[in-house]
Amino acid sequence: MALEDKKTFSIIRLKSAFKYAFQGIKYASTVEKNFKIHLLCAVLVLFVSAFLGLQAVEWLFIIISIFGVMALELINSAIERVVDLSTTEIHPLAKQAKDLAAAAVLVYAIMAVIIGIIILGPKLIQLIFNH
Ligand SMILES: Nc1ncnc2c1ncn2[C@@H]1O[C@H](COP(=O)(O)OP(=O)(O)OP(=O)(O)O)[C@@H](O)[C@H]1O
Repeated sequence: MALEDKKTFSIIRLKSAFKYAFQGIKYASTVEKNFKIHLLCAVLVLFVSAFLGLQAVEWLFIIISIFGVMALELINSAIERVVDLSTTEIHPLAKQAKDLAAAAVLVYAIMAVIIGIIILGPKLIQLIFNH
């Protein structure tokens, strides 16, 4: 294969990869209840953060928290589907796989809430009590 063909080929593959990834996001944001809740919380936190005015490092923590929770939620949904595809039977390993994936989201979400409280908490308290 010529270099030009290889380049075109990889650009097409990259485009397809993006297309499928966006299909996944579209699917999750229309079908997955938990992902919709995370999305709503993310928008809310972004609005509150913008309103309160954060420093660059604070924005970094907020953005890492938001995108981390959503990425883990997407992986959790993918694992749920793979498990359901692998067995329709009740199986302890199926339960462990789903519960462990859900636990990963929970652990990260707890961290995100703690970060939110540390960064937004004092600013919100100041806003409420200085008025
Ligand atoms: N094949 C299975 N064998 C054993 N336990 C399972 C199986 N499928 C699901 N479970 C368990 O049943 C409970 C509910 O699982 P379910 O697949 O409905 O997901 P969920 O946690 O309700 O998530 P969601 O509502 O996001 O789909 C979980 O504790 C899960 O581990």
